[in-house]
Amino acid sequence: MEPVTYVLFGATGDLAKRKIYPALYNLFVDGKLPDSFSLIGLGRRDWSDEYFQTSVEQSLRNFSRRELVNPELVQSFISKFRYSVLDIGRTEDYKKLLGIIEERESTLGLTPNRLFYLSVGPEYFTTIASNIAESGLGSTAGWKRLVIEKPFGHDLQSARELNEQLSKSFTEDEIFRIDHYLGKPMVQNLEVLESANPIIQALWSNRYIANVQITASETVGVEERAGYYDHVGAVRDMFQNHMLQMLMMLAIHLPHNSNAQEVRKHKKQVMEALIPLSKSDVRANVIRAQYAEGSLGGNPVKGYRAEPGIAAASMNDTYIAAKIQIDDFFWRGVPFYIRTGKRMKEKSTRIVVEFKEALNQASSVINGGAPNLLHIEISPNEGIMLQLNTKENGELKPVQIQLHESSKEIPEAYENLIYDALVGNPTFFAHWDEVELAWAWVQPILDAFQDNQVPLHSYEAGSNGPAEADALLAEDGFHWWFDTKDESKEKQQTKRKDEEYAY
Ligand SMILES: NC(=O)C1=CN([C@@H]2O[C@H](COP(=O)(O)OP(=O)(O)OC[C@H]3O[C@@H](n4cnc5c(N)ncnc54)[C@H](OP(=O)(O)O)[C@@H]3O)[C@@H](O)[C@H]2O)C=CC1
Ligand SMILES: O=C1O[C@H](COP(=O)(O)O)[C@@H](O)[C@H](O)[C@H]1O
Repeated sequence: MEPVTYVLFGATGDLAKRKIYPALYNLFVDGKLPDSFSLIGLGRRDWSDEYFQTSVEQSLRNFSRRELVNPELVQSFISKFRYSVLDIGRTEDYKKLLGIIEERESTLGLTPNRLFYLSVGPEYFTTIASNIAESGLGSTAGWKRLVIEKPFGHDLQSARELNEQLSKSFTEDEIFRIDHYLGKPMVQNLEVLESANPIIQALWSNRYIANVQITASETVGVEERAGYYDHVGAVRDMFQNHMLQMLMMLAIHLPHNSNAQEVRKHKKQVMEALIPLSKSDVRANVIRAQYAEGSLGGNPVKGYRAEPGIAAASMNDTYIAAKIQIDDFFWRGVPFYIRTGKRMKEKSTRIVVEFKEALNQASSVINGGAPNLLHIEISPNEGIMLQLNTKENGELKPVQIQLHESSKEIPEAYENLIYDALVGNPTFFAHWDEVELAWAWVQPILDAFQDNQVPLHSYEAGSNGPAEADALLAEDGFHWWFDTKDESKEKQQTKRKDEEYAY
């Protein structure tokens, strides 16, 4: 692996502590960091190298998935870390930084490859990028890369402006936009699930698939992020990025052993084939909602508007469900139902592919059969299950066959992504084309929400979301699969669906 200097803006912040240092440590232990590796942490706080190293060690103790059993290993890891005070708006700090980096590169004999990782608020991205260019930090004889965190813009126009500004200092090939869902091992698996499995490939189209459901439900509420979240809502926080990325990853049809360019090309084609919603279509295809008070795990939970820092009359969405159609050869006529929400009954990110009924569907349903399902559990648990029908005591009975279970040692999304950024593999980073197309598709939804053209429904904290999201599927004769519900309701749902299939 090529030598690299990892220049970390926001080294004193929360993301660095909780995700970046533990991910780097795990890569180090797994032998996946270059032998010649140096990290320079940056922030306004007046920290020494020693204090910084101690704080990194502490973050490993608090957040690493590995126990720190070998003090020499930890020491060897943190010895690669240095700290420098830098105020993002002060140009002289970048000159000083250039001196420090050049000195480290020369002392360690490093090829001057520089990875600039912006773990800071998005309002700083353009200032940092232009200061990197102007100070000479970006004029290196080695390669340079810019890694940025979401959010990438607030709407289509601001995203375009941000991209235009960044592209004055970095080329598209040098920009690595993190969407941490793309780092989840199961999301990365979606790419090969279809292309490397002829059985699935044969079934992967509108001929056999009735609908696809993508869910990311969270039990957490707004937490301490009121200032951010009350301005973005579920539509910008999760839907525009993570949810649409999962849709792309599921819907692409790739040649076997595709490279990064092909993956990105096919993802873009999926986005181009999404049937656009006009502002007036939004009401019929999108459900927005906000959590009201309720209970989770037996404990009472506040409603969204009673959370600290949230406006008492906030119209912000904490839940969104949408019906999306892809107008291409493979998916024409297959509805994709996508939903995400906070303060739901359980933490689960999953995809369920529901297959069409067999030709003799009436008899299979009357005898107790159920649709075949491919259930991909993405996180926090991992698994792939296939639901088939078997016969028991003369009656059909759905059984779930476990095809893949989580291994204990799953690398964190950030480990996968940081490693890919270090080796320059862009496959699982969001290309600008995808980001722009995603904003363009979402923009009418933002406009309709803004103008209150879509009702803001309510759902009880600790529930599976608003009844209107169930109705969105029921209109097409479907229901959400694998929601944890009380049994009587689950039975009713199965009955209703069976009746529909039996005509
Ligand atoms: N935390 C998380 O789990 C996630 C965060 N993100 C994104 O990552 C980014 C960072 O988030 P997070 O770590 O939580 O934020 P924090 O507020 O915890 O940290 C912000 C960092 O930015 C630095 N900073 C702020 N202003 C300046 C300045 N003027 N000059 C130099 N440094 C500055 C701070 O350093 P100092 O105070 O020392 O100046 C600090 O290190 C954001 O874009 C966020 O949206 C994305 C996904 C998850
Ligand atoms: O990006 C974000 O993701 C988290 C959910 O991530 P997960 O890996 O735990 O599923 C979400 O809580 C947060 O609001 C959002 O900004």
